[in-house]
Amino acid sequence: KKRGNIYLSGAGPSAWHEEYPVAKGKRQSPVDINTNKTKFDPKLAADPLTIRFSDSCCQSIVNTGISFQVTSNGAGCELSGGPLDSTYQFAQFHAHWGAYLKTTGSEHTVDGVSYPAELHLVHWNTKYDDFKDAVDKPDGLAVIAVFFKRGKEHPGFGKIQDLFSKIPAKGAKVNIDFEFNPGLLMPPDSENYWTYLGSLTTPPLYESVTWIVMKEPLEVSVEQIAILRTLLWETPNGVSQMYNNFRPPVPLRDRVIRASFG
Ligand SMILES: NS(=O)(=O)c1ccc(C(=O)NCc2cccc(O)c2)cc1
Ligand SMILES: [Zn+2]
Repeated sequence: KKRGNIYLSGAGPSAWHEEYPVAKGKRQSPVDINTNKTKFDPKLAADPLTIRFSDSCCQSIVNTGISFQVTSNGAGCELSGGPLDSTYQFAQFHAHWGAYLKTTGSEHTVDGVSYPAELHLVHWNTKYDDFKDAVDKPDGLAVIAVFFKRGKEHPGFGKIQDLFSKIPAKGAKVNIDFEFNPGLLMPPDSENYWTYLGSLTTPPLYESVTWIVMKEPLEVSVEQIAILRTLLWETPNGVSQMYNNFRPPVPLRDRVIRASFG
């Protein structure tokens, strides 16, 4: 059996704890954001999140076997302020999405409601030497999550999707030889966000992520949501379209999700 597909081999996410006991840990992700239980923190508004991206930081795109991943050298792309006590450098972005005609697909949910897809912009704490050193530290990573909703087309994201046909299989990688500023993928309003301490949402599920979940979704067209599923992955029954590459929400446990807005 192809064990390669972590979502489709065995019982999927509900079985991850067998190999990764931390899956049942105290600060796992994703979670449901119950907006009646979030807490406005004026400190987050007092020290605004500073998100800097550049035109020249995206170098290549790879099929990781569970998503696409646009990899960056981080040049000029840094995150600080808000909940963060140091500067984090941009490493990569990828996404998670659902199936045809389904509403599920995002990893985080808001009052129990899923979005059709969720983008993750991954940053690592520059107090550590590099990403690999930061990835398993409690303050090692900061990930910006942006929900996708169906609406008008997003030409910028379309430029990335135009490359999907060049990365048909796990491990396939092509250079990005045009300028692409990941800032294009931020929603119009990126001041309003929720933040909490969590984890990687795929094995090894390290509890190393400060999550910054944008309240406002980004609009992409219904066709663009469908194009996500033209990426391919290995399944126990052979190569097929990639979809449902999301972990469902896990218990919040003893955590409070803070809001940057009242
Ligand atoms: N979906 S997520 O944003 O939580 C996420 C971000 C990054 C990663 C990741 O980098 N995985 C590969 C990895 C894991 C451990 C050590 C490494 O050097 C790389 C996984 C999940
Ligand atoms: Zn992710």
